Amino acid sequence: MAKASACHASFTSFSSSSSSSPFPRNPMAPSGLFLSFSPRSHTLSSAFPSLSIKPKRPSNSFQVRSVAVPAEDVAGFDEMVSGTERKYYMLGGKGGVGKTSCAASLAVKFANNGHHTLVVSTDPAHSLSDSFAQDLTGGMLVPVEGPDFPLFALEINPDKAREEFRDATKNSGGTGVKDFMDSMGLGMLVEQLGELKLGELLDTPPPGLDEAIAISKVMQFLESPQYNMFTRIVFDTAPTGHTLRLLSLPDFLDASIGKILKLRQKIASATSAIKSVFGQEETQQNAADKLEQLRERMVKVRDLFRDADSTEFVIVTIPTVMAVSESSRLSVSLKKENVPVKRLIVNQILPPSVSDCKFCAVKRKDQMRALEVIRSDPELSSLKLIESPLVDMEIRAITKEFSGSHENDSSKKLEISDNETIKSSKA
Ligand SMILES: Nc1ncnc2c1ncn2[C@@H]1O[C@H](COP(=O)(O)OP(=O)(O)OP(=O)(O)O)[C@@H](O)[C@H]1O
Repeated sequence: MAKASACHASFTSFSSSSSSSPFPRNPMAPSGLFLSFSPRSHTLSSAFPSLSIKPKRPSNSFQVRSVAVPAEDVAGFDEMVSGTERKYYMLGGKGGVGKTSCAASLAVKFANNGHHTLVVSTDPAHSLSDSFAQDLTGGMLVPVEGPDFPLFALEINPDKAREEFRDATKNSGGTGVKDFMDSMGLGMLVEQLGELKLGELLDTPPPGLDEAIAISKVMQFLESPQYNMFTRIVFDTAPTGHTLRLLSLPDFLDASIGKILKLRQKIASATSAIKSVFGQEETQQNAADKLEQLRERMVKVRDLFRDADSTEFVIVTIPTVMAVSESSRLSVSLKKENVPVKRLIVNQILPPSVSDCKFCAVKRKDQMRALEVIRSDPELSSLKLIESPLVDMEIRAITKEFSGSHENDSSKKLEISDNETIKSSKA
């Protein structure tokens, strides 16, 4: 039986430099490592008051290394970094394929190629914090140390975003939906309205709503001139199903709001006695406005996903036939929704090896077959492939490097396929 050591892989190394970068590389930057930048201590605009930039913590001995790095030469990374106008990259795909790891890695690439970059995750599991080994929770922009140009990370808890919306629909002392319905003059109809799913919408929102609210919050604060400097925004989106539902939310809300307003009108015109249950006109209007505002925000998010000039949805997958089939279906659905897709990241590809153990040989064959399926898939074959290698340990740990002396803890080490290193600001 072949020994495990025979599987030792020589990981492909990808260069992070790009000739077409729109910005001059900082001449002081020691080949992509440890360039610090001046911390800013702004407070955010009133458009997004709940966000603020966390001041940079003093640097310390931790380094976090960037993860599964795309083969940009294969995938036209030059094209992704070129231009100084703002671009959004939405990374999405099946659960667990490496969306967060790839989003973190892509963000580092952008920052190292001259872009002020923001990477956003709406994953309540806080995988982005794990990827950067840095506490990014708290809804604040956190500077990530290391790249040549400023890179900020933001983790928004979608539950919190949804809570904020629910709070907005509450009157003081009220209880969520019931109160909201009261303010619409429909308190007595809460039960009947069950079929309209408004209660569900607010209390247990459909998958996608919480994420869409979080994305719309990010859009709101990025509209502020204070944040004009961000030219690359990378979103680590929720697994496939949620993304697709997110795109259909405006229609869903249209239907719900339409039905509610129609019902209200019908009752209002029925009798003046019933009319009196509507309460203050102003309150009604407020509640209706809030719902309408929500719909408008969802439309904006959907429009962002569809804007081919500024946005690209990058599908992340792994080389298994099952994952590839799901990616193909995702591609079809995105196309139907007019979401631009040009690239496919195939993550966790076994790196080249001179000799494989039996397990690796079988696995490699399997992966080859999946790659073949991609190449012959009518949907996926037209996309540019970004192949990202499987690394041999969990991508979350830390290489400790003390100035002057290096101490490696292999149980914590983050393996990489590139020289880029992010210095954590973790105390
Ligand atoms: N190229 C790779 N080599 C080895 N491990 C990887 C690679 N890419 C991702 N992983 C590991 O796979 C796991 C899942 O990765 P990640 O959290 O990035 O996936 P995800 O698609 O964002 O997951 P979720 O759908 O749950 O948000 C993590 O433990 C990560 O370290």
